[in-house]
Amino acid sequence: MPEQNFQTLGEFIIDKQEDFQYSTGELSRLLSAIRLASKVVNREVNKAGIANIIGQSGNENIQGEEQQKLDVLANEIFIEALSQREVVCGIASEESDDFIDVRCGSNAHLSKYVVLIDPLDGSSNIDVNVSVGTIFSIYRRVTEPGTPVALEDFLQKGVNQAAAGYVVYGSSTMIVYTTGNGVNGFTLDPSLGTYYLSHPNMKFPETGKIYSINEGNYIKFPQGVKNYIKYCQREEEDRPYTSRYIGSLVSDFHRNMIKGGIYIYPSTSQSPNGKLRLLYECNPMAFLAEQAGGKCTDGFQRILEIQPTELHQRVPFFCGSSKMVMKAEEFMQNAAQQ
Ligand SMILES: O=P(O)(O)OC[C@H]1O[C@](O)(COP(=O)(O)O)[C@@H](O)[C@@H]1O
Ligand SMILES: [Mg+2]
Ligand SMILES: [Mg+2]
Repeated sequence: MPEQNFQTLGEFIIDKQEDFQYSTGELSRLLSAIRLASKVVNREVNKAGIANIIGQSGNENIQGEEQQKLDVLANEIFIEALSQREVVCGIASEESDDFIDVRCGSNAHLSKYVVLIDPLDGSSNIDVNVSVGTIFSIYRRVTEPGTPVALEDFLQKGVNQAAAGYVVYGSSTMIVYTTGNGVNGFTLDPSLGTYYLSHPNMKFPETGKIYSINEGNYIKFPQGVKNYIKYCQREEEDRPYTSRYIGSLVSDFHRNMIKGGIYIYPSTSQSPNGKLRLLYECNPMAFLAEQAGGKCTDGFQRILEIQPTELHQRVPFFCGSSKMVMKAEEFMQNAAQQ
């Protein structure tokens, strides 16, 4: 047992049920299913090198990306854990072309929740033993319980999220999530297979000295982003900032939330909407960021206010310490007025 008396994730989930007046325990069971699936994926990630789950699967996902074997495996593990427990009526995944209408016996549709997942985030880092993650976003359905789940249940604005979070499979494995009452982080004790509350009430520092962006794409960036990068690198006031880019959104976000910083995946001349997926990556991270006092926009508009129109749409993403995101927006707006 840990020396200090840390609360377990299971205890925390039950305790927090009281936050919701008419709680039925459904969200708690759903979060517990995610907790279980994360442990299974964690086991696979930890032994990836010796378990023949390194490398490409040979298939391409609907985003046109080569699917890694671990993308496919993590997707299967989460879909199975959620479907078998009748805690959701629908699942949408970055790795699945269409949403899944969950039918387990006859009760499936009675659930009021749909889940959207990025089962394995940071896929390009799997084979090189650099930290990767899982991202999840939970909504109450808008269609009638008992009827088949529909596209509109998934195409909801981020402000409607009931809960969101991520798992980071790094030097330690953590789950970080919010149900709209702040952000809490839990560390897995692998010897017991139990998550403990290690990071209560996480807060984004208002500002920081870290900027995270793939500068290899510099020439393709909008002028506003180029100007902001130059601003970060100038020797003035508390600058230059430090450049840190892991290439796993979850890990870059996690570091910036603890130390203060900004992560940017902007549009480029080739992809006018950038790379990151609104439903599986940007909305859940934006909900967490705002719940932790940070800020998240597409350079102009609040991410959580964007009305989704497609399951796999992408948006430019500026996320992190509020003052740094506001400064980056200033550069975007100034450049847009030129
Ligand atoms: O290699 P790039 O173009 O900088 O992209 C890295 C970004 O793409 C992602 O890997 C996209 O996520 P997936 O791995 O889930 O597709 C982010 O985690 C990361 O921040
Ligand atoms: Mg991702
Ligand atoms: Mg992914």
